[in-house]
Amino acid sequence: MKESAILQCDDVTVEFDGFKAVQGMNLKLEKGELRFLIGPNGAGKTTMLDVICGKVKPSAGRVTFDGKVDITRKKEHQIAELGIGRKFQAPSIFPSMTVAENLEISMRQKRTVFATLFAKMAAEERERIEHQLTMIGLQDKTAWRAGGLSHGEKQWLEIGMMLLQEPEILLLDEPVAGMTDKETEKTGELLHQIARKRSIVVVEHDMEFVRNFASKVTVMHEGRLLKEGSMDEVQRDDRVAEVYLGKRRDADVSRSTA
Ligand SMILES: Nc1ncnc2c1ncn2[C@@H]1O[C@H](COP(=O)(O)OP(=O)(O)OP(=O)(O)O)[C@@H](O)[C@H]1O
Repeated sequence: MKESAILQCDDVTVEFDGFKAVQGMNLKLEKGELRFLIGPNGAGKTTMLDVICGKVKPSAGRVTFDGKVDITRKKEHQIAELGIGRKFQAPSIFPSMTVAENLEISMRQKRTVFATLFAKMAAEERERIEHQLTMIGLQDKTAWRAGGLSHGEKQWLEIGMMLLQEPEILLLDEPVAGMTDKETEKTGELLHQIARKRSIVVVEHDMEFVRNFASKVTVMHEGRLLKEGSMDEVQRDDRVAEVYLGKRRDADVSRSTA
């Protein structure tokens, strides 16, 4: 039997002072899926992430989490508690604290009981942090001040912090922007590893990254769904090539359709 979608957006419309940034958008995400959301500037990608995490409320449509919970009108913190984590472009780590301390704080934030803040960490919690450190490749930098990490490492630390909150869905906005090629590659591998257990939506402009790591891609244009499918299918689509022509060089998927 097919499991129900972890996230379903039906006919979502978002208006800003009468301007429709998103118009009747549909998006269905299966459990354990790594989905890339692409499209030219202003297509409505970030607004869709804002809708899913509750930062922006749609004027029409519905967002359903895990097949049963209507999160369309829920508050941001309620949506976060249900298990939808959002990572913004700018890292929100504590730069003067160590890598390990950042992870500890994040794990404790999951708990609502403030009293546990100074409680001794149980062995199981230490294990989880160790596991997370290895997964994000920072096991040799636990005592480093987070502010001293490279740009890529900061992003991984933040992803690790999110994972300790055990989200069902991670929403990432251009995670590889500003990363070196090597860091980008490692991030792609990390996302695949995460998607074994969780679902991820990535808004991305780096088409080489998308080509290398995406299985299913959703293309938005002018607030609407333009095309959905494998990167090959998307690249072969004339309408997709058309909307990208003459837009951003790095996002020019039409290059490989020639
Ligand atoms: N708070 C807002 N108020 C008014 N207009 C907005 C607001 N947020 C976004 N928009 C507009 O909505 C449209 C979609 O924006 P959005 O940021 O979702 O696009 P995007 O696909 O993420 O673009 P980019 O790739 O450039 O980040 C744009 O025309 C943008 O100017």
